[in-house]
Amino acid sequence: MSSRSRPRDSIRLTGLTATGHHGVFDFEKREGQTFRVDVELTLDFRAAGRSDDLADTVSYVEIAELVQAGITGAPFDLIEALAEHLARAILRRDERIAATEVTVHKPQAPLPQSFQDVSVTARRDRADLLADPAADLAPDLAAGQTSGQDPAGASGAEVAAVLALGSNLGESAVTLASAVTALEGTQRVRVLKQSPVARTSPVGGPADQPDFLNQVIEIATTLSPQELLRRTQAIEAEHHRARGAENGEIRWGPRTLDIDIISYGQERISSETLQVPHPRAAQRGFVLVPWTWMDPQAHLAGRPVAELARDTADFDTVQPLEHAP
Ligand SMILES: Nc1ncnc2c1ncn2[C@@H]1O[C@H](COP(=O)(O)OP(=O)(O)OP(=O)(O)O)[C@@H](O)[C@H]1O
Ligand SMILES: Nc1nc2c(c(=O)[nH]1)N=C(CO)CN2
Repeated sequence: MSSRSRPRDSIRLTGLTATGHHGVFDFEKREGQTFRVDVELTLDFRAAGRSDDLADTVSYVEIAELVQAGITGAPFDLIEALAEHLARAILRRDERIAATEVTVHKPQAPLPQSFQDVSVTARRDRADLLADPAADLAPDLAAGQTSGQDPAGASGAEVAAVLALGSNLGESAVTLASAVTALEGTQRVRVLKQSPVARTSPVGGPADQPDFLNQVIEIATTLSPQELLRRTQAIEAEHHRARGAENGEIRWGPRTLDIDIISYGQERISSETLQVPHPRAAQRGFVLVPWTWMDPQAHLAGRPVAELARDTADFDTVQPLEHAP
């Protein structure tokens, strides 16, 4: 019967607004502007209608988070590409979503004429996902700038990744805990281990900045490296991380939240937006010491992390938070 085979219900989320850096021009990437997204999900929510149970439908909260992460994440040149990315990410999020319509509005597009809005709409269903899997790649991966494959994206298998978190502005302990909670709440991410929080002296950047709190976590994820970077950058943005000199960011200066991808399985990635293993991790006591607390046997690019940690210049400054003066 057609009512069984063709979902006819919909969930609509309209007017989700955030600042993104998408655009063809350099100044658009640098300065950012407002993007607004409307989403319609086509699905069958008869079960939820009867049970009144969230587990029987798709939570619009998750869809909103995903859209926000897409808007604030790594920039695309075209709003078509952002719409495509969002539509595919939505379909991948939950297989009960049969189809989706995503409209991306760019009301501040750089046009000399007076105008109200410019928008594009992507209408995608599950058949589109299967037909063109390469389109799932994020901007720089699609451009073929990585040295490696996209292992999770390709096989769906979980990959273990190590993330390093740092904060020295605001309520840093609360921020780190909140960032870990955000990762725990991320679909396709499982937080496996957390190091104790360390107090560390700043390495690089202005000499007069406050001490950092640092933490290392291990996750298992089926997100691709670029998807993981988008998610970690969205979490940074949610915690008011300023990006870019025009927003007052100083290289290696004070920040509310920094999340670095230290390793992603055994992958070696060298793209414009992502280098893995993180190129400076092996010299950073503030990363390696908490990592050894969490996992004394850990290795980074074939070398024991405990050994690397002892050779770092900031080794002695790294103290467990509860024992710090
Ligand atoms: N492994 C990685 N993890 C996180 N960001 C990365 C990584 N490799 C490259 N990047 C890129 O680095 C850019 C700058 O990141 P960020 O501002 O966090 O650097 P930083 O923390 O100031 O310095 P550092 O990279 O030395 O820790 C990001 O926009 C991101 O695209
Ligand atoms: N102690 C410490 N120093 C830093 C840190 C950090 O997290 N902790 N992050 C930096 C850039 O990401 C630069 N310097």
